[in-house]
Amino acid sequence: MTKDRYTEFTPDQYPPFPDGLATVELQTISLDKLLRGNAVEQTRVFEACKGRGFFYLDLRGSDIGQRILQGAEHIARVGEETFELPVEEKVKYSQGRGGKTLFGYKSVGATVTDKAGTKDTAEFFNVAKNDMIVDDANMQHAWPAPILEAKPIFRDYVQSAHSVGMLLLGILAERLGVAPSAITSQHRIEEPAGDHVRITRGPPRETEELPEIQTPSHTDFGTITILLNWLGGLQVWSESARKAQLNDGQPDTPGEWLWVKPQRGCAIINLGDAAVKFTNGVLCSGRHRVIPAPGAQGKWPRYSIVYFVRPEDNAVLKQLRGEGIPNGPEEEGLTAQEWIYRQAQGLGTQFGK
Ligand SMILES: O=C(O)CCC(=O)C(=O)O
Ligand SMILES: [Fe+2]
Repeated sequence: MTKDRYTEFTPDQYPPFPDGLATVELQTISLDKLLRGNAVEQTRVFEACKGRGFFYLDLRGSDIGQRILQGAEHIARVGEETFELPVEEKVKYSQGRGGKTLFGYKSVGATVTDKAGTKDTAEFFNVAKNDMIVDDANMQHAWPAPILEAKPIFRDYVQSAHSVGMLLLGILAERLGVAPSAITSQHRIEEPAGDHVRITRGPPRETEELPEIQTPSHTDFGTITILLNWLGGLQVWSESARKAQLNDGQPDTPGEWLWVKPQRGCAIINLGDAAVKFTNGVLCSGRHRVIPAPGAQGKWPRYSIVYFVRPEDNAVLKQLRGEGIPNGPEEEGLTAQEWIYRQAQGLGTQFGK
């Protein structure tokens, strides 16, 4: 059931990102060079991850990069079909079915964005990695028809995005004096984990001045995130997330929100809190949020496709030991499943909505 005409996800029609806005300068790193083992490019990954924890990954020039670029557009079109379903149908797949998971549908307003209780304006479909890579009979959750029909596309996307995640984590591990297997053995693709493909849809901008919050200020919970977006709207906090804790839904250090300009052909990579935990704070998870796209871009609904690489559910979250990681005290550690659930609750996710 693919549509003849897509009216929401139409990247060929989007106007350019406007000039004159305060944008963040991020490094652009070539996936192709990383795949060829280029040491200069590897160093740039390490530096970007110790700094802001965000960089552009140029996907052009490699087969796997091409699969991600095309796959993300395909999945965004699947998203358009899925979000068009009546809300009564969508809520059948709400987050929180089957216990402490974030998989499924998040309706508009299910998250509060500040202490006053202002609700978010974005819808998500969080499509579980594990369900997309097993036979239908072994899936743990039900999925709406457009997603089920596109399962081979999701499977390919999950495999490609996960392998890019492993490539990047392997590079970081080596630079930290840790065996890459110490990280990859906690992110095996076939093991149950919170990994998912998130399809997001934010409504067009309502007013020029006060931005509605599509996704409130947060750091990602997992290890590494591979994000594809086509319209502006993503913003990062100008000051390092190391200091900026949340206070009434806003970072507590002085600074400003800087726009992240989407770059065609590139993914945006950012680290999550599990990467900070594994490295006892050497790597940084950058604080970010999403508001409607600026200027004329704001007339379009905003789609993004996010792949979250997360530790396996049963992995115990503790710092890794290696030359480049300061030794903290021995810790008991929570399982990744419990840890992610607590982080999500702390951010105002109301399960079952
Ligand atoms: O939509 C985007 O550009 C970013 C989304 C995001 O930060 C998230 O879903 O965690
Ligand atoms: Fe995020």
